[in-house]
Amino acid sequence: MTCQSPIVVALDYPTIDQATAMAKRLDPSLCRVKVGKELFTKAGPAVLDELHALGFDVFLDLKFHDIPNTVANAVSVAAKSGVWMVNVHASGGRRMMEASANALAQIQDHNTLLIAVTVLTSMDQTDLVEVGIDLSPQEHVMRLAKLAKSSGMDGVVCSAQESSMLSQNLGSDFVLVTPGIRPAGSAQGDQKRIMTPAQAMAAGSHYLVIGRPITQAEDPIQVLTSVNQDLGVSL
Ligand SMILES: O=C(O)c1cc(=O)[nH]c(=O)n1[C@@H]1O[C@H](COP(=O)(O)O)[C@@H](O)[C@H]1O
Repeated sequence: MTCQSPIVVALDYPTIDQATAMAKRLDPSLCRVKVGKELFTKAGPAVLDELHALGFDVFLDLKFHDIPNTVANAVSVAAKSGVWMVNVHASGGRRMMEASANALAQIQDHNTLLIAVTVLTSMDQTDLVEVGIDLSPQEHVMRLAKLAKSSGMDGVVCSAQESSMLSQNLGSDFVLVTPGIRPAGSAQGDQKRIMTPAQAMAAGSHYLVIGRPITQAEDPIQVLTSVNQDLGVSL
């Protein structure tokens, strides 16, 4: 069954047991899930198998950034493990992204989405200046997203604050995956460029990555259900 919800819950846990315990409190018809660096480094591919067995589409968020051959091979292995989405850093450049897209194209019947990270949602103008980029976050996101599209990516990870700009300039079918989502009243934490779920969808986001506001809630399924309801997702 295809999940109708745009929500992707970030399972940022240090062990497979904690991650699967949270997944069992969720519901694959109400959300997809994301496995990131902490969990994958500890648990390895077994966690993907467990989450697939529970019925979830899995976003493998390892943000690959290396030479083209290395990243293309890593993306290929990820797709063969059956993940729904995998990502690379757009700042790895055109040749890295093209090699990754070509590697995916060689896998028969794959339907893994290949997404490029633009500017992390934890970064603002000051952070960019420190790494030598004299553009606003919006300008740098635009530049990287155009590069990602012309390098064969299915979409980008960006802040929802950039979604309407990207949707207008790159077309509404270029997939926009937006973390830094904060339902009204939840803590901002280390995120800097944030939006509420409803604002993000109105701006043109396709998928909303939400971690702590759901996973650290007393009743995660209640928060998930209520965000879905606010967004008008038929449950
Ligand atoms: O690629 C990502 O998923 C990602 C990109 C980005 O720019 N910002 C960002 O927060 N993320 C991830 O999205 C999740 C956000 O989690 P919360 O801040 O707890 O909602 C974390 O797992 C991050 O690793």
